Amino acid sequence: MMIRIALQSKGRLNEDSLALLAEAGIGIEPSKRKLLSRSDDFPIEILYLRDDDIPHAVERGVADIGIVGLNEYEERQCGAAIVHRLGFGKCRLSLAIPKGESYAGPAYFAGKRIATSYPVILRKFLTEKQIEAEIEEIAGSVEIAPAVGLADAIFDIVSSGGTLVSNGLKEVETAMHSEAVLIATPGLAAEKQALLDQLLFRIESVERSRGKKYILMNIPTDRIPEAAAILPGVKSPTILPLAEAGWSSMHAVVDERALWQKIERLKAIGAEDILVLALEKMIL
Ligand SMILES: Nc1ncnc2c1ncn2[C@@H]1O[C@H](COP(=O)(O)OP(=O)(O)OP(=O)(O)O)[C@@H](O)[C@H]1O
Ligand SMILES: O=P(O)(O)OC[C@H]1O[C@H](OP(=O)(O)OP(=O)(O)O)[C@H](O)[C@@H]1O
Ligand SMILES: [Mg+2]
Repeated sequence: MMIRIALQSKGRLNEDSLALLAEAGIGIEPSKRKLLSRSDDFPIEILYLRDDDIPHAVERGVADIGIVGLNEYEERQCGAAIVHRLGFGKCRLSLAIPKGESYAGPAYFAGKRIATSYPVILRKFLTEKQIEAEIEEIAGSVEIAPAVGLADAIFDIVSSGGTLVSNGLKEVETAMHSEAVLIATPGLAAEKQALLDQLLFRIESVERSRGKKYILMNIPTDRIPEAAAILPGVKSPTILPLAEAGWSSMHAVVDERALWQKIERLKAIGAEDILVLALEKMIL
């Protein structure tokens, strides 16, 4: 039994999708890469597709699971189920107009022509705002449409906003926020569902360790209660006796954002020889 995952073959999501699988212990040798590749580490096959084709492939069970942008998933209105948000490929779908135009609200778009590769999501947004506009569907280079007279405005992916600025446009409305999502064929067979659950368990262990560090230090044994209050750990901190009487070694997992502030408090109560290590996975 094997599970098949559809990934974007090239483009924005390809690298991060492969990196996530690698962190979950699923390696694909680049030299052995074909449009359908097997992993040696896990019963999984990788099917490389254009991102546009992934929602439908997963809906029909051509692939059991897939990684795709939420924007693409929504646009295809597909019946695959979202099983996990992955936190990369973050962007938004926005309306933008030439920067010299004055803008007072969505009524601006009434009777205008809007170029986009996302007609379904745009139509839904316009209907909600009760605006009638003309949608000009184009496959790419959307941001150039106003300058060449193809449209009055655009609706497209924005991340840093750099593409809009370099095309003389300004963002005026955001219709949705997107990120990569893991999707699955509804009603997977039990053995495939079990493999998906194993994969999700691994992904969650990787995610849990993000932004966390492993800290160890030597501390006078009589200061352990104070140190434990600073470093509560996952269950509680690990304490080991040192060969030198009156001293202990204390280990704990700490949130990176609080790291320096905690180190200062620990030093103040006598902690010495503090080591901070990277944390790869947290399996609870
Ligand atoms: N600038 C960006 N920043 C972050 N995420 C982005 C950005 N642009 C696109 N994305 C996300 O990555 C997905 C894939 O984008 P990409 O530009 O690679 O698509 P594409 O050109 O349609 O690729 P394909 O050749 O597979 O059809 C988008 O659907 C979106 O979810
Ligand atoms: O706000 P920004 O950070 O400038 O990003 C937005 C741009 O990124 C994407 O295109 P991409 O660069 O992936 O090229 P593509 O049009 O070939 O997909 C998207 O289609 C926008 O054009
Ligand atoms: Mg595409």
